[in-house]
Amino acid sequence: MMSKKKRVVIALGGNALGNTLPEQMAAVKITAKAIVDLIEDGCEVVVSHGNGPQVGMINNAMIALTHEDLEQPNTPLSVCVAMSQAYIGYDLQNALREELLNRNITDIPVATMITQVRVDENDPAFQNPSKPIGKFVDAEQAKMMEEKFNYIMKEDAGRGYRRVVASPKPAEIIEIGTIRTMVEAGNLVIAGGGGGIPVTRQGNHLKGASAVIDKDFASCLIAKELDADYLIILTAVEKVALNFGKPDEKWLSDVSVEEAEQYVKEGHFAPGSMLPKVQAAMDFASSKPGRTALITLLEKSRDAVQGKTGTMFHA
Ligand SMILES: Nc1ncnc2c1ncn2[C@@H]1O[C@H](COP(=O)(O)OP(=O)(O)O)[C@@H](O)[C@H]1O
Ligand SMILES: NC(=O)OP(=O)(O)O
Repeated sequence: MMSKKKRVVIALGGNALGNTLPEQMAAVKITAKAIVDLIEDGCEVVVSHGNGPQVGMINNAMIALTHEDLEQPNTPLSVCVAMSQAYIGYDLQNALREELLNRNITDIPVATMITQVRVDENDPAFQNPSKPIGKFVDAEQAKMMEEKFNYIMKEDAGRGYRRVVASPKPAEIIEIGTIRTMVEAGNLVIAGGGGGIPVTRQGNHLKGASAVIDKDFASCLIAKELDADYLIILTAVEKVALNFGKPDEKWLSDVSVEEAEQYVKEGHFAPGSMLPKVQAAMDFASSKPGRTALITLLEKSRDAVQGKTGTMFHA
């Protein structure tokens, strides 16, 4: 008898996509191989991804356009997120399709779902921009961007300065019913890109919000709504560490939600980078018995599902 397929939601981090158009084109080919490895191992995969560098790039381009052509009104951040979903989805969709065909898998269509995510208009995050987007710049460039564009710039974990925007928590995946139907029909679905297009509900109307939702939180909500077995958050480290980057650094293989809570309190995970991943992993692992969250490197996702590496979070 065939065993039931494991349903896996993968959240792709920045290194799975690169920072520029050529980088992304090259990166998605490697990303597609890792995803199709999981499909070959019998997993049913749903892909979500970040958009920090891309939405920053798109937003800058749209601002430049407005400066050049005064009849072109400013492009809301929500529309920039929608553009990033389409641009990233296009590259990912093509790379996945090609990789499936290269392995003679012809019965899994790939589709990108433009996904809106409802946020609460009173979310305090609107008053406290915290989500880094766009490129890293030095202190001098950061000052210039604050003055010229009114951006809020923040130092990001020793890696330079980045613009920060509001990042409210995802409350509802608007297109979840369609995503579920597509997944259950056997499609490989890319959904919730860039954390989803942030919207608030005004009666029947969904109004775009000026924000970028954290893709780890949005992926967690998608994984819960789809009753996934695994949430796999792929990033630039093989495991999560205690005392990260310090002489007494300790890599974690297996943590309970209770232990992770303690480590969060002790401040082991950087806000804006590892903290949301750990919080999303804890949320998913504690949401229902049997759910497992993993944080690892893209290239290690197959090994991580087999329990050989990564940091595993369990109830
Ligand atoms: N405790 C920690 N353990 C491991 N990595 C950490 C930790 N704290 C911060 N980091 C950093 O967080 C990074 C992942 O965050 P980020 O680059 O923002 O993610 P994304 O892959 O989603 O773009 C890691 O590559 C690492 O440099
Ligand atoms: N939207 C989002 O979380 O993007 P990053 O993962 O690139 O930060």
